[in-house]
Amino acid sequence: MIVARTGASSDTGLSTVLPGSGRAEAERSDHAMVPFLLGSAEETIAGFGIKAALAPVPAEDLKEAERVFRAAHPDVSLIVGILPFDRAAPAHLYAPETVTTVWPARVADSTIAPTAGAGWSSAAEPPPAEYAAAVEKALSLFASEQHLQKVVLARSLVVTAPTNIDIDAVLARLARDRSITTFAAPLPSTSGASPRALIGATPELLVDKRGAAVRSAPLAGSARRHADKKADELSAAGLLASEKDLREHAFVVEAILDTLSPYCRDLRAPSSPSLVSTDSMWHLGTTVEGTLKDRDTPVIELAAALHPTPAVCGLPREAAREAIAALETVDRGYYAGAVGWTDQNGDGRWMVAIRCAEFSGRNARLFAGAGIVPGSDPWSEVAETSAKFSALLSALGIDETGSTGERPVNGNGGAP
Ligand SMILES: C=C(O[C@@H]1C=C(C(=O)O)C=C[C@H]1O)C(=O)O
Repeated sequence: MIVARTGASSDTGLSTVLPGSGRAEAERSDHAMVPFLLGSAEETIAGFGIKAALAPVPAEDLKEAERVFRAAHPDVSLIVGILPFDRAAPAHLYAPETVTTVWPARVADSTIAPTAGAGWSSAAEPPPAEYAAAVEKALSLFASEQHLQKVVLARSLVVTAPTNIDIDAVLARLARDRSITTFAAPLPSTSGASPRALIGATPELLVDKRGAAVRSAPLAGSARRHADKKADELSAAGLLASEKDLREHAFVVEAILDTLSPYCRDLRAPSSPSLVSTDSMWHLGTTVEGTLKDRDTPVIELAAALHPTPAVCGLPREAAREAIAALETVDRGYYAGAVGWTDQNGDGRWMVAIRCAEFSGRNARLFAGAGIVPGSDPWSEVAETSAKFSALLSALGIDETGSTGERPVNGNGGAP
């Protein structure tokens, strides 16, 4: 049986949102616990403290865990948190003590300086050549395991700063890109260790549900942006015409339609993807929209059903998950998970937790992945993952080698 864990008992939730009241909270210099944040040009939710946490259950039990929690906490409106990549691992969801719908003051300060200075170091884990070798192995799996169609392989970059990294400064710099959703999710702490948080700038909507309206906006298929306008346009045009990227993209849209259709009385998606851009990347994107048969379907049920999509895992899901477990050397943890919120009506928004890093004290582990399908080129995937690191790296004020100088990010990765 699922049992809700309880904490302090002050009132909380969207019903008690006090616009502007986040400022005093945010201006505390105490970062012992990073606030929850999910903020975009469209909507911001920031939560401070933990009033009470849901039972730490895997994705398939989240609907029931939310029901049990709400029965024990009828005063709670807003629940926030993060699901790890692994569906079988426990999610970290909780009701914050206070919630606001404004950017915390320091995060809203776009003039905030980068944290960089001398004395940073970086290490690619695995090194780029090992990642390329893992992509080769994935390509050979397509030949031997006929049913495997796509697998998303990730790599990581561990950066170490001379002093504790200023999380608010990183968030403020990430938020300068108005096309993405800036997020921060405190992670469960291990005793004695520094508090951990997943911080990032995701462009990808897993699911948004308001009343009976449901929407998902998967991305798959990527190309680096360029400062030079002509080169940037060529990069975008190449992506739109790439047979490999269109194939990679179609798997994701199909899986999302398949997952959502039992819940919907109508569901629609354009027949071909559009270009979606962030400051650093071009993507192929498709917006899937539908009307739920039952408007009371909780968004957490939809997020748990969709997660992880073939955009971050592969197809079929279980075979891709096994390939990831065999080929990746670093545990994804909450990277490629789902970060979001839900209210007492079951409405809410969940984003795919990508373009992010796990922060703890002086360290950050950045993650980036790329979809591999038959026809993928291993070193192009190394370059694509390098490009995907760049949003976080520029927010930190460093390049892939850990340098704070003007050196451009090396397309072949940053082994020190
Ligand atoms: C896995 C990541 O990104 C995902 C993979 C993409 C791709 O393979 O083209 C594109 C967008 C995301 O769905 C990542 O950024 O780490």
